[in-house]
Amino acid sequence: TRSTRPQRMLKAVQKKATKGDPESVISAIDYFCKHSEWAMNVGDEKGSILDSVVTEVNPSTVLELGTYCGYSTVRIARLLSPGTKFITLEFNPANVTIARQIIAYAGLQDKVTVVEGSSGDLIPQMKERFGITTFDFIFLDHWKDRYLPDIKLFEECGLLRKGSVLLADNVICPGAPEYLEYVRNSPRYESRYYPAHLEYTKVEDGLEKSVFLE
Ligand SMILES: O=C(c1ccccc1)c1ccc(O)c(O)c1[N+](=O)[O-]
Ligand SMILES: [Mg+2]
Repeated sequence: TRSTRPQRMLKAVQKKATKGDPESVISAIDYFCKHSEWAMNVGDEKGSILDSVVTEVNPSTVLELGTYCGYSTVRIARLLSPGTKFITLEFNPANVTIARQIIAYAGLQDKVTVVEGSSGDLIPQMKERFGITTFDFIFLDHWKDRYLPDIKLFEECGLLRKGSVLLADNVICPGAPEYLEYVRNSPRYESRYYPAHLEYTKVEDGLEKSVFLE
């Protein structure tokens, strides 16, 4: 039967990238998406903004919502200090299988834990299952209608501390209007928009960075 796009992306990584070299894995995926098949990775333009925010925050605890094939997981993991606790959540089991192989190909399997399940179910389990008190950095890149309920869940579960940074992908395209309205109008967050484009296209998109104030 026909292969899936994530399977073809993994093949492209295994063919083009160097085992243990995260930069070559990132480049191989970007090449595949620019020249073969578009895929919903954060991409190189928004990925560079992600890199700069991760570097600035230098987090000790990281959560990613929406692993997909592991592209942003590799981007983040390659920048983290030793001993950082990094968890990424993915709903689709087929994506989990591909992501774990791409992350391992980059040599970053010891830096991150890929957990299968829905964010709504798993966020309340972070403390008990993974020994997390609060997250220093959260990257939101899963279903766009989950951004708002999940940020409220972070607050309810006491997973944010003064200075926690949330970075949300796709706030323009496909868009997360309710989330934007919330973080931009809530007195509990300081929000800033980073304009860019939908990965591998000229369509307007961007990242919203929100700092939790208390
Ligand atoms: O929702 C889509 C989508 C919708 C329709 C068709 C393809 C993708 C999407 C598009 C770009 C993204 O960066 C992204 O993270 C997503 N996503 O699914 O989380
Ligand atoms: Mg995205």
